[in-house]
Amino acid sequence: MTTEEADNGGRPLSQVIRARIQQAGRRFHANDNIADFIEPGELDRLQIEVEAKLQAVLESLVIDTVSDHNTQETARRVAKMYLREVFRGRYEPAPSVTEFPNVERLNQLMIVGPITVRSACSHHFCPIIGRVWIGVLPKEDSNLIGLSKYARLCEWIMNRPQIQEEAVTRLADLLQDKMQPDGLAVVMEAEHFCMSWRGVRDMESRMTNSVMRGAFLDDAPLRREFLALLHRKP
Ligand SMILES: Nc1nc2c(ncn2[C@@H]2O[C@H](COP(=O)(O)OP(=O)(O)OP(=O)(O)O)[C@@H](O)[C@H]2O)c(=O)[nH]1
Repeated sequence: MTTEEADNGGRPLSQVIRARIQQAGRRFHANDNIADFIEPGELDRLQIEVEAKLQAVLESLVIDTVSDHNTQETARRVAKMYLREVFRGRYEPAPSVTEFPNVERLNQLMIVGPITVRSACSHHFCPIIGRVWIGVLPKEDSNLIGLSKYARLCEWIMNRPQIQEEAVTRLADLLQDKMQPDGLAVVMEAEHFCMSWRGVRDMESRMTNSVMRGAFLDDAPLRREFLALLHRKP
């Protein structure tokens, strides 16, 4: 038993966190954020647990991590990459976003993008690299958010294992909640490494999907204007 397990009554820390989530009746799918259930300092300790399990995977892959100087630190690096980098949108709380009142009562189409996004598919943990465009039709009493915050919120949502269809829906839900606009459109176009690096090994295909809410659903000219501006070449 590790010291960590001894401190947790014989259970690994991941099980302690899992029990807290289950007790609260919440989900912990790959694309769910679980930051509310991780106490200060626990992420460092969880990283040590993940490192030990990745070391076991390397051993089962029959990689000599003792003599091979390139893989001696791989378990540590990969654990850090998952928890602190590519999947950190699961473990870190949402970025703080200042909301401003719409004092000028703006109610015209606004588009932000392309925002470069990086995610991973939940099936193979292969990278998904792409671009996102966001269209907002504010209400006169909507909140406005700073421009950089669109990219920060995107990053928080994308840094999780998921499928693209759910990623855009999550992003739309978050923006809807923050801004309460009259209309919201999110379009994502991405390359899936599970299709190019492995599997079918198709190099060219991209997936494009969109979520249209409110005025973007009801108002065809507004939707056309958004899509036309989005496809304009720089
Ligand atoms: N709809 C959707 N599918 C995705 C996404 N990312 C990966 N996939 C696909 O999800 C499937 C993964 O499940 P399986 O079909 O069981 O995987 P597999 O047997 O390894 O399939 P191949 O990739 O065809 O070798 C693959 O077809 C992937 O291309 C995504 O964002 N959205």
